[in-house]
Amino acid sequence: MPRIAVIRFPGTNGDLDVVHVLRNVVKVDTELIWYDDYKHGIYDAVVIPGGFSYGDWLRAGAIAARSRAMGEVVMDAEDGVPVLGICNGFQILVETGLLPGALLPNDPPRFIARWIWVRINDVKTPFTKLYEPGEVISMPIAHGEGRYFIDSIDETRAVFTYFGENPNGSVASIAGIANYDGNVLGLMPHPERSAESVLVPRRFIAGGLKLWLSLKESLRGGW
Ligand SMILES: NC(=O)CC[C@H](N)C(=O)O
Repeated sequence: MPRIAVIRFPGTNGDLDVVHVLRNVVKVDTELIWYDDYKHGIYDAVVIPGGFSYGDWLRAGAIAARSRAMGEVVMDAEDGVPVLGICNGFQILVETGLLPGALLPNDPPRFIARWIWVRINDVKTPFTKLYEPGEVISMPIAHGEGRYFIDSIDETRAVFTYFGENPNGSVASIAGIANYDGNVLGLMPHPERSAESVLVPRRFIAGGLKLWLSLKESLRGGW
């Protein structure tokens, strides 16, 4: 039976939402793990949820990225294990160097919390295989440091781009990226808060559900 690890750092706040979706919505065996207990080589996928690890001191994700736990996650990633970072988890993956670029304070410089639309540009990842190429979905965002920056967009796989408006000034409207192999993915929007229609405001759709279903299916084979 495949098992997914959800890692909790001091200040993580999206962990229980992710655990709920994995256990109760898509029904995968899921373990919530305190960061200092995390070991590589055990799990079939790893999720680093959103929040404010270490209070976003220095830069969001900078301190968590230097933990022993992230060294373990790097080893999993190098072994091809799917690794997903959501919001603060994306910031941690970028600070760790598993994903290229940087996440800067939003432009305009405010915390934004609302529903937005994103386009799926790349369905060759374990997290997007069930979407149609070019599909446009909605998810909520809630961040202060979500402006994706990279010198050249040729260096990145822009799996998700904001559609219709670019809420935080990201380069090329990038909302989420994958590594070259596709097994490491980070995104600013929250797929765990858009996986059940009961949580979705009128005019929007539960766009995150297929991400979790894709991940579940990828645990049993390729993508
Ligand atoms: N929801 C979150 O994960 C918040 C992300 C991050 N700490 C920020 O404000 O940018």
